[in-house]
Amino acid sequence: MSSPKTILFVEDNEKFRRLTTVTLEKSGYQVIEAASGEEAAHKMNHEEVDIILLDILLPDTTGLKLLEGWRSQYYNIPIIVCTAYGDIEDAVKAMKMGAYDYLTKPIKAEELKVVIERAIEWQNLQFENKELKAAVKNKFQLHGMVTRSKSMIEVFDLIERVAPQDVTVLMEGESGTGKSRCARAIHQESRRKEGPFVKVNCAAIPSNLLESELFGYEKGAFTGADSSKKGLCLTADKGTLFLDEIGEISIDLQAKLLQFTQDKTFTPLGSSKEVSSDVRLIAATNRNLWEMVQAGEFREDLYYRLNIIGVKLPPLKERTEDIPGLINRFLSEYEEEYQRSYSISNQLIQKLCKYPWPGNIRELQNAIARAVVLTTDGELSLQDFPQEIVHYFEDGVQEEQEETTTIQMDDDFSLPNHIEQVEIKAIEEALKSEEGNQARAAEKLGISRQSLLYKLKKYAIDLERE
Ligand SMILES: Nc1ncnc2c1ncn2[C@@H]1O[C@H](COP(=O)(O)OP(=O)(O)OP(=O)(O)O)[C@@H](O)[C@H]1O
Repeated sequence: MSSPKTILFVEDNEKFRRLTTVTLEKSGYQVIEAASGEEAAHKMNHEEVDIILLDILLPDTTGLKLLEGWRSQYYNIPIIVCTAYGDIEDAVKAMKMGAYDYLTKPIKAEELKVVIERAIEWQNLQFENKELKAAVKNKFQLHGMVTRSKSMIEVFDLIERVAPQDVTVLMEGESGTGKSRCARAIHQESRRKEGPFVKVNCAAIPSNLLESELFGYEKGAFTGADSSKKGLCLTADKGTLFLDEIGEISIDLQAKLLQFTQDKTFTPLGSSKEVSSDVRLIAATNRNLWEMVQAGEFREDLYYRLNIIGVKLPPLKERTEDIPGLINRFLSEYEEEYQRSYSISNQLIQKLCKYPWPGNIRELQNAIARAVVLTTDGELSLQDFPQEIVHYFEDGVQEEQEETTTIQMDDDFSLPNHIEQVEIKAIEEALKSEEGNQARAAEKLGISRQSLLYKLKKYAIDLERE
């Protein structure tokens, strides 16, 4: 049986929301409720949602505004809009903006179920279509970046969709997963491609200097300011400003940046004049920015401003199908650079796919760079790779891991039971190591909190520890 679909229900009328939620849950759906636009935006960033049921009138925004932002980012998610009785104008607007369908209040349970079922069918067709299209168009490349993994094809797709619009993008991913490269691809795919692409590594510049680097200063603004200097925000005028490691900026600077994200204006140090600059902002972080917001280390308003479109880059170990293509890509780049040919056996490629690559694509690229220099005959061998990789295989770490996963298939062995046991064990361990915190345990397990809750219920795992 396929897993239950999750519906985000954005509705501020609590009574109606609760009643509808119960009806939907009885029909086998999981429902995530949100009573405001802000709550909905937060849930969309933190949960896996299949369908959105969206009320038009919300206390802090309108459903149409949310629809506008979500349409390009979550184009695979059908959005069903709920309008007030007689408000056909909003329904028409919503449909024009790309809503999947609309329902007029009061909504009948049967009607709602039919529309949702149709939306699911539509979504399934979209997925099939997309896979077909990807196969036909060989959409595994974007500005020199290669991929074979479903997750990265989705990322490339999202980049192509959002690039032409001027919206702010927040890239999240471990170091070396390709955030800078994707930011550049967004710039190159945008109307601003003839303009400058300015990258600022916020972690590399001391925080007291970062403000003057970004916003510039007037002569005499501080000791040593012998002449005025134009900041990088202005250098990026008519282009893209890429703020890497955004999680490292100080709270003071966050306030100034917030103003810049709102109206693209700023005041250089020592000046009383506001300056404006026409830039598209892209930010990146290898930290969990939302956790930083919770801990009071990052402004929530700035987080929402930056995260209009969120792009999450998975670590390389979660997309090992990308490794062979990347190795070949890097080898041909070095062949061109050194005017020499290189080869690598399939066996070694398969081995390298089993290495966890904590430094992600950058580590893989550096490892190949080293191997092509050290190889004597052009045929890469494991010994040409960095020590930690050689040791990983020679010390039998990998073999040991394989041994511990040997399965005892005794008489009453059954695969479904075995899978359940493994799942229960993993959930219990994750909950234990995260001291019962479900959100963190879900993150550790690589599933949404909603699916964790579902599994806890399914396996009746003790929740006392919370
Ligand atoms: N899909 C890809 N195909 C080919 N090369 C890639 C791909 N993704 C990333 N790279 C290369 O991997 C290296 C690391 O990528 P990048 O610098 O974009 O990572 P990052 O996430 O920005 O890292 P950091 O957080 O440390 O700044 C770069 O040399 C980049 O060109």
